[in-house]
Amino acid sequence: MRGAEPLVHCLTNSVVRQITADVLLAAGAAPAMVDHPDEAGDFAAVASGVLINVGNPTTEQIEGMHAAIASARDHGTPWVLDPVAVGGLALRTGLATGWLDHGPAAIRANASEIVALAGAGAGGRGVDSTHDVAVALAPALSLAERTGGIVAVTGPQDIVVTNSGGSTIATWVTSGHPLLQKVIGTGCALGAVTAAYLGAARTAGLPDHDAVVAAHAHVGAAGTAAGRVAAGPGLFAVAWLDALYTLTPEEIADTVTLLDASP
Ligand SMILES: Nc1ncnc2c1ncn2[C@@H]1O[C@H](COP(=O)(O)OP(=O)(O)O)[C@@H](O)[C@H]1O
Ligand SMILES: Cc1ncsc1CCOP(=O)(O)O
Ligand SMILES: [Mg+2]
Repeated sequence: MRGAEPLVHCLTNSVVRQITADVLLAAGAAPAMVDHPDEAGDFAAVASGVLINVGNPTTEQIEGMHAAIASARDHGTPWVLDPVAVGGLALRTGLATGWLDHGPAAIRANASEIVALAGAGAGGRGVDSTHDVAVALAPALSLAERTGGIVAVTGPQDIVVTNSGGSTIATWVTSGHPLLQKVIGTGCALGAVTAAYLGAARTAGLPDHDAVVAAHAHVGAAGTAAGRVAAGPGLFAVAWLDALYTLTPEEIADTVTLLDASP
């Protein structure tokens, strides 16, 4: 990923733009926020990956999202859906549900968002999950089957699933630190890192599933490393960024536990 330095087009919420750009840079990617409807399609055509995050949408940004998704499909750019707080709010729930038929390469969300997006229950509490990750496994498999893309559910442990073309893969990723929940935008930034890894993997001819696992491992391992040196959210955020930048692939592999739970 660092070698490819993928260009990541982010249409994301107003709360997390700064941390998303910082995280992409630290992880080895190049961020660009391009929301305007008259520009978003052109940019998605040349980007390595696109992030669509519905965390705080404006009317104009939604038009940009439609344009970016259409262009990403036309140009084969992998795009990632982050259905922030879907379930509790009708506008974003309708948007995200409609986009399931537009070929997201990956969906990245917490357990409550996956449950709600799959129509298997209500959402969480605001932007936070109130469901266990394991509860979201069946909804994630159903979303993966419907979209043909990868679905990743985050929490104390993450699960990444593929369920298309007769192939079902489920990978548990154990890493991270509870302080990741005390810094805003860690999940949103992970969605952008997922788009970055997908872009890099497509260039290298590597599987999308492995790209999504690698994104979660990189972000999670950096969280584990930051938790070793930080007592609270402020220093943790800084240490997490530094670890995203400094961790080697070997250190990430040594920090993260992967478990193949494919049926
Ligand atoms: N209790 C926890 N322990 C360790 N890592 C966690 C914990 N909760 C969340 N994470 C990690 O924090 C990151 C953001 O996930 P999450 O908080 O579930 O997303 P969101 O912000 O979208 O709700 C992920 O890398 C996830 O693995
Ligand atoms: C607080 C908040 N409100 C709308 S979007 C957002 C950020 C959510 O960030 P994350 O899902 O990464 O915790
Ligand atoms: Mg969060």
